Amino acid sequence: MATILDGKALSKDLKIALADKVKESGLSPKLAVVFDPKNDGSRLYVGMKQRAAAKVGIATEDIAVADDVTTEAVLKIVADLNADPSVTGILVQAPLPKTVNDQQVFSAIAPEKDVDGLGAFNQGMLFGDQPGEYAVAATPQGVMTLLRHYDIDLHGKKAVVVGRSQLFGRPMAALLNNANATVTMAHRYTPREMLLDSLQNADIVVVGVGIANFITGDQIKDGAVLVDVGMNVVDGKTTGDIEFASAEKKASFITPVPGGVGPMTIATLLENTFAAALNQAKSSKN
Ligand SMILES: Nc1nc2c(c(=O)[nH]1)N[C@@H](CN(C=O)c1ccc(C(=O)N[C@@H](CCC(=O)O)C(=O)O)cc1)CN2
Repeated sequence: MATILDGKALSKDLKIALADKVKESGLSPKLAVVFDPKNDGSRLYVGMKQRAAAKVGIATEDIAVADDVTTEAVLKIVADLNADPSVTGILVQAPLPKTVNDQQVFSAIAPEKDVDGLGAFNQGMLFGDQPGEYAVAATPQGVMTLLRHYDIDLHGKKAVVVGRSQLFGRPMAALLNNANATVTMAHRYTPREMLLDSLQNADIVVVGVGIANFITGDQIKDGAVLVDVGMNVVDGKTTGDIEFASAEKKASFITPVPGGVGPMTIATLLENTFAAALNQAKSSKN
């Protein structure tokens, strides 16, 4: 039976430690959240982020956009937030309405306020494995923190990342690569046989495709580490992309859904937000 990678418990501890750090710093971090209020998921996740932020001492301001908003209008909102010294972090909750080019908006956020690390500058730092302080997307960074907490060795291991989104797959593969794993990426155009072949040999599998039970226990190697980034609702129940019942019998470690990667995403965003406020305070002193 696999050990559960308990993101819920770890995120709770991280948030308690963060609340102390925020208090000790004497800073007043403020996170501006731009989102589409007509998107049910965005409303839910923004609400979760705001409540968690309040608990650790981070103020939030939410900016709801209309469903026919243009990219130019959102770029103007971001430019105003960049120029506002009271705002130390900016988060653009994806997806924005279809009328908006999300990536163009992410890249317009000032790199030092880009707490989700989704802009071109911060992504470039990650993909170049550059030293220094920069934000990395909260979901893959949260996965790395979880793996580190359970002492899971990545060096020289074979990792498969299923999914190639900006929010998850691409930065996840870069982080694993930077940690000296050998990384294979699979996506919707990867032939099924090729994916199954990669899974059979993988020490670590990280999946985020949004298809319930996409990966089952019989497809993975004995003792593999399984990380489920999927979030699906089946018969009113939240479930991941991995068929938990069959997979936990073969894996050495596995994340549950809910209670695995999701809470780590929120805790990591808050950590990134505090780090951004701290860095801005330090550079304003210099
Ligand atoms: N700008 C961003 N947009 C989006 C991101 C992101 O990191 N940055 N991620 C996703 C969704 N997301 C955060 O925004 C997120 C998803 C899920 C959870 C979570 O804690 N889920 C719970 C279960 C909740 C439920 O039962 O419905 C869990 O896994 O335990 C947190 C954050 C999209 N957009």
